[in-house]
Amino acid sequence: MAGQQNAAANGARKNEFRQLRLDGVSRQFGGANALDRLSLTIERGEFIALLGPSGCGKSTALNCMAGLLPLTSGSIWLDQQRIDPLPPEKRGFGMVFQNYALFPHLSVSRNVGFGLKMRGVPAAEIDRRVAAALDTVQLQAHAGKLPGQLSGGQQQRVAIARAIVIEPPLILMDEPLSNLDAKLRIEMRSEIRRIHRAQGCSTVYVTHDQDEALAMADRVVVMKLGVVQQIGTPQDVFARPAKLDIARFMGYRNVLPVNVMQSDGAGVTVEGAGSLRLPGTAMQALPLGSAVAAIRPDEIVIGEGPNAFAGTVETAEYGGREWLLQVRTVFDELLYVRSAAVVTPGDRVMLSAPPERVLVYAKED
Ligand SMILES: Nc1ncnc2c1ncn2[C@@H]1O[C@H](COP(=O)(O)OP(=O)(O)OP(=O)(O)O)[C@@H](O)[C@H]1O
Repeated sequence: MAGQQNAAANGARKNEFRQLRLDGVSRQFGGANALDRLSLTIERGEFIALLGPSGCGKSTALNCMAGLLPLTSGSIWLDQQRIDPLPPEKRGFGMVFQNYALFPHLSVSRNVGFGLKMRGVPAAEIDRRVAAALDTVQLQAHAGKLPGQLSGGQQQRVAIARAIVIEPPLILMDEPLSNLDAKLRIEMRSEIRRIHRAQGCSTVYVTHDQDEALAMADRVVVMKLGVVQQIGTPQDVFARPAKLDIARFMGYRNVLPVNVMQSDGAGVTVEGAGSLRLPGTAMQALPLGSAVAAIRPDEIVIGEGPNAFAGTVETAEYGGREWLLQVRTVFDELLYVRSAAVVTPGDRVMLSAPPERVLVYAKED
């Protein structure tokens, strides 16, 4: 109890807040907007992923939340308290970076306890909290080792322990897994989710990897050129990208120029090259005429069915559990198609796609 009071007095907040609110947060560099009017409310306990290609402003957004970058305009609120004028240490958020940023000459325990020591937390309290944090990240057995004696994944867990030991209301993570190999990255995803749940705090997680964002987040914020494009659950962003750009980013590899022939609210019929006719779903208000249809390779079905059309397999690339095919349709479109069945170049196949998975967007400028 005394320790908790001490920790609170030294800026280590318990996880007590309802909302973190960003209100029109912008940041410019040399007159150019790296982040343009980001408004976002993060509820306590939420896991938010900031997703987008390199340079879209994800790290800038995170650094503004952390207090590492002053805002050009806008404000940040923790419940009723305006926090954007506060320096990072007064915000009391935990941070985890791509490069771990551990002290190489300090043991795992001392790395984890460093922030508490800086805050003047008594030694016995530090020992107790460091042990609990190492327990959470399952590194108790490595407490006395130096970072150089640990694997990449273990070092990143030390960095996470160091972030959670201060009991922050919010943990900010900037591409924390990008230095790890593919297998470890996938293991660490669930590890970070588990730690997030165990802590009950909120997490903002920056990544350019859509699989990571979809697997980990409660809500995904898709960004491009400093501007939020869509905020939604992983299911929303995956199945209903709000814009063609987002669809491309989410793996809708087949993007076909089409003409909208008929429109009935969300249901549209489009005509592609040759006389390919496809029923689809309008993702935005669409006039009759030029538009674009986006279809994921795994949503094209091989086999006879309504609206099926023929094609010839040009290439078949083995991907472990399935094949990635390039199929030249009778209308001379080249489509990417995933197939669980063995198909070889030269095979003739029938293709179709369910209308709700043929997403139709306005033509790009
Ligand atoms: N210190 C800086 N000085 C000038 N420009 C900057 C600075 N930091 C970022 N930028 C610019 O702001 C834009 C957004 O950068 P930011 O690092 O936020 O993108 P990001 O989405 O995190 O990219 P990455 O995934 O490559 O880290 C980029 O155009 C970048 O060049």
